[in-house]
Amino acid sequence: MSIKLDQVVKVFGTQRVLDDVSLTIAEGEFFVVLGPSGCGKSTLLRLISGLEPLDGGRILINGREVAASGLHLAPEQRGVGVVFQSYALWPHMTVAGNVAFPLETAGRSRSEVTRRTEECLATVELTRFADRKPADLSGGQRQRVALARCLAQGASTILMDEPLANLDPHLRGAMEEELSAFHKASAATTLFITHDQREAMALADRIAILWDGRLLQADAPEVIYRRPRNRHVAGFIGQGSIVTVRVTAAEAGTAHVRLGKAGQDVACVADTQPGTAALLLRPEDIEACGDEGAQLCGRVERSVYRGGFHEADVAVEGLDAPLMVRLAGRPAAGERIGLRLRSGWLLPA
Ligand SMILES: Nc1ncnc2c1ncn2[C@@H]1O[C@H](COP(=O)(O)OP(=O)(O)OP(=O)(O)O)[C@@H](O)[C@H]1O
Repeated sequence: MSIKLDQVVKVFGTQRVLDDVSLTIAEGEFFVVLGPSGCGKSTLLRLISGLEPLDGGRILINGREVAASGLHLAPEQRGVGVVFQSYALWPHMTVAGNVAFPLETAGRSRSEVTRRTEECLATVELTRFADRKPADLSGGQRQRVALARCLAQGASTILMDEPLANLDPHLRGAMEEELSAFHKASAATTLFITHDQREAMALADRIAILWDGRLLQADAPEVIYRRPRNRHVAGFIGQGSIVTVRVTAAEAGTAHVRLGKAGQDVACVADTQPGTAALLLRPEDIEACGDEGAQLCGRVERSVYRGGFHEADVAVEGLDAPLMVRLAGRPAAGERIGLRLRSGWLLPA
């Protein structure tokens, strides 16, 4: 089922927690909403699921209005499954009972309920906890029960609020793969909320960046990373440096810029004009080299070992911010380094 938000507004007290949010999630899409703590992610999910009324705009699920001025369909009338950060398990039921519950209420045969419950528990590696109560599980295990219940439900639209937040890293990776596989197999429209960009990149067909109640950009992960729409998105996703440059010419998505002593062609939006602009350089846009062939030279201000490479901030004369550069060997503090640029992205004005 598709989900459409049309100029959605949510107000708590005097705070506009969601401010004019419009987006469309296509049927079968894995759509991730990413943003810092408090930006409104959970509220967005609660509005879609029907747990919270909206204050403006409208929400459509599969073309049917489920929330609008004077209209608020109850959660059970919206046909969406929800996996919460807080699990929402039945405390009096066993793990297996929780997973079986949606199947039983859907009137499945006993043998099918048993089979499907076992499959879903195996998927989340909880088979041996089937007879425990939720209270006797760790937070991460409870989360996996909630996921298994959602898998069992077979909902065609699933909303997930940080479902992997409390898991160990190794289980997290495994659950990401499970989720991807489940998504491919079920083709369920999935709205997934997280503040973890690595997780968003790994799972999403498209990522929406929510910032202070506003939707800044919704695009494929590669586009969000390579062509962020503004500084907030550029700084929130991935790593890199933003420096002020002078655009001397621009045509058909390529701009020639001057930064310090260097000239470089970089990618830009079509209507870029000559003048001052902000250039995003990801670490892979910059190569360290000897003095010969260097476009820029700088001195290492700071470096950190990141496993496999050293990440250095290199101060370059004429630039208003240091460049983040990845180096194979550990640089000495103050070491002089030559740099070559490969490309960059001019942030839209
Ligand atoms: N019931 C409520 N009453 C008043 N304010 C609320 C309520 N629920 C949320 N808020 C406020 O709305 C803002 C957005 O909250 P929300 O839970 O949607 O953020 P979030 O992006 O999911 O954050 P986190 O990643 O920390 O879970 C926050 O400032 C929060 O304090």
